[in-house]
Parts: sequence; structure tokens; C-alpha cells
Amino acid sequence: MATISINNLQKSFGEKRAVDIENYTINEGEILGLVGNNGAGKTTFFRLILDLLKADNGTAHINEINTCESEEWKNITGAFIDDSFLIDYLTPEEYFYFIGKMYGLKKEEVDERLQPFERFMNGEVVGQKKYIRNYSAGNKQKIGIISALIHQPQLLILDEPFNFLDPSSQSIIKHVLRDYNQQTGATILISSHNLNHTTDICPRIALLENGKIIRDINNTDNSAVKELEDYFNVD
Ligand SMILES: Nc1ncnc2c1ncn2[C@@H]1O[C@H](COP(=O)(O)OP(=O)(O)OP(=O)(O)O)[C@@H](O)[C@H]1O
Repeated sequence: MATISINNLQKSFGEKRAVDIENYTINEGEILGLVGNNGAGKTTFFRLILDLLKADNGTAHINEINTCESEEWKNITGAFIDDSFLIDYLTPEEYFYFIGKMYGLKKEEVDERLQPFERFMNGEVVGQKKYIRNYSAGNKQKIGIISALIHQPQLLILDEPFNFLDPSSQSIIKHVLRDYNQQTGATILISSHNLNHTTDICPRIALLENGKIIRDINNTDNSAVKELEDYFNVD
């Protein structure tokens, strides 16, 4: 189980305050959707939690562990932020086995865990004898999402998971995330510009503006669409 606690987390790039979040807790088992205009700070927020960036101030804790002071959180966390997580000169199989090895999984176990993703991979990801660098953007996105899930993490962080995916793959991954959350009680954080997908799968939605969470929206009854459409001025 995983809880995230944010305390006075701040990060600036020059004059630009990219993230400025006072106190925020994401409880175990929640699916939180992060929305906000371009440059609102979504990716920077994820990068700070994952210790990919050093904060100017404040802390991000996963289960009481300050992520920049200990490695303990890494065993229970799966994340895909962008292509830099992938290893271009490996085939997807080699990459999945490599990730599996890090978490003590045998090849056969990795193969078994890939099976539920068969429809998502649509015959285009494994068995291609092709290096990751030669895959399309959508298939790279699939490889990244699957690799974040393969060790069945208690905390899953995905930056814009629907990007580059065709409509049926978007629909499949929504089901995968919802089912995974329900079956394991994992905590899931996603960011997205797709308001419909976000409201479909996220009972809680954080609206980011200039690095601040300006609204913490309860979407358990799926009522956030209107509020978000008004904020983003969607007709
Ligand atoms: N490495 C960096 N160097 C300088 N500025 C940066 C860097 N990373 C992010 N920023 C700035 O920080 C702010 C927040 O960016 P971030 O990428 O976190 O936003 P975002 O909400 O993920 O945006 P998008 O929806 O466009 O992906 C932006 O003004 C961005 O230009």
C-alpha cells in the first residue's frame, strides 16, 4: 500500500515557479488525476516525487520515506514519464526481462505477466525482433506503461498515459488501470489533457495552475466533467 505526502514542495526554473504545493496527501488506493494547462507543472510534480529533480524546498514522502533520502520506495513504485525511461537498443522483450530481473522475476514470470496485456499490445510489441528505437510513439508508450506495471507496484505514476495511443488502446488502458486499482488497491497517479478519460477513471482530480493545486475535486460521482470543461473553456 502506498500513501504520498507532500509538504511545502517547491521548484523553480529561473523566475518560473513550476511547482508550489503546500500540503497534499494522496491516500492509499486512490486514483488521482492531475490536470492543468501546458506548463502548469504536472510533469515537474511527478519528477520531484520520483527524485528525478531536486526540490528547492520541501519534501515528497512515499509511505513515510523521503524519496530523495532513501531508496526504499523504489521497490513498490512503477513509473513511466517519458521515452527516456526506455532503453533504445533493447527489444521490448529484452527490456521487460531486464526490468523483471531488477525485481527478482524470472523470464517465465515476466512472460506470464505480459499475457493480460496481449490485447493492449495488439500483436505489435513483442515478437517483432525490433529494437525499441524503431517503434512508433504509441507502441513506445505501451512498452513504457507495461514496464511500469510488470512488477505489480503499489504505487503507479504515469505521465500522460493516453498520449499517442489509438482510441481502442486508450480504452483498454483505462480498463487496465481501473482493474489494477480495484484488484490490488494500488495508488495510481496520472496526468492527462483528456478530461473525459480523467473523469472516467479518477475519483479524485487535482487541478494545477502555475504549480499550485488550485482545486482538489471529488469526482466519485463523476461530476467533475462540467467543472473542468468550464475551467478549460471547452464548448
Ligand atoms: N528543465 C527545465 N528547465 C527550465 N524550465 C523547465 C524545465 N522543466 C520544466 N520547466 C518549466 O516549468 C514549468 C512546468 O513545466 P511542466 O513540464 O512540469 O508542465 P506540465 O504541466 O507537465 O506541461 P505540459 O502539459 O505541457 O506537459 C513550465 O513553465 C516549464 O517551461
